[in-house]
Amino acid sequence: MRAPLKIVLVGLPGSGKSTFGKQVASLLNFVFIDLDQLIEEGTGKKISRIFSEEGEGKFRELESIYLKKVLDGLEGFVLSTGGGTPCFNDNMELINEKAVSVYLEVSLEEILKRLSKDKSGKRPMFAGLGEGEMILKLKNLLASRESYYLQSKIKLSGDDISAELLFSELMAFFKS
Ligand SMILES: Nc1ncnc2c1ncn2[C@@H]1O[C@H](COP(=O)(O)OP(=O)(O)OP(=O)(O)O)[C@@H](O)[C@H]1O
Ligand SMILES: O=C(O)C1=C[C@@H](O)[C@@H](O)[C@H](O)C1
Ligand SMILES: [Mg+2]
Repeated sequence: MRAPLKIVLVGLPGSGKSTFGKQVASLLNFVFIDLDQLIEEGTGKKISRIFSEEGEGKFRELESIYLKKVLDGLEGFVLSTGGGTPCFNDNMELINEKAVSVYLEVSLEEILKRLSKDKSGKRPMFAGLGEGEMILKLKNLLASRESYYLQSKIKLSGDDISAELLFSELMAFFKS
């Protein structure tokens, strides 16, 4: 049996949800789930294709359906959400009802550095943008999304967030 814990990571694209999520899941011997990947596997379509062929509304519908499936599933997982997940439908309320939400608050300068280096091409939202446009896009995203991210039960801040920091915050959270 896995530990009775469901951990959900939220934050801006590039804040490190997937990288950090994999590390934490491996240390806790939890299952790691990436919501974007789950949607792609479940629908057989790339997210960029869902956006271009069916629109963002359809993607947000699918995102909520897959999120509910994960949250209602077995405990003992770390879920990395999409950057927009907490901000649509009642997703953030649902996450907080069923799991321990963790916001990765990383500076925009650090995110910019990471995204500029990341050549995976998996972020159509930033494709083709120069540095100035990218920082503006990140600022706008933060302005519209931060109020959702801040509803998280735990906030981890910094440009080098460690699993140890999460463990100590989890202990404090469960003691309180
Ligand atoms: N602590 C870190 N220090 C330096 N680079 C990092 C760190 N964490 C992640 N990265 C790098 O930053 C990039 C973005 O990380 P990652 O894909 O984990 O972010 P994400 O929040 O899952 O993004 P998305 O929301 O777009 O899926 C990757 O290239 C990753 O290798
Ligand atoms: O920030 C966003 O709105 C998105 C982030 C990605 O993870 C995907 O979920 C999708 O491309 C939308
Ligand atoms: Mg990711």
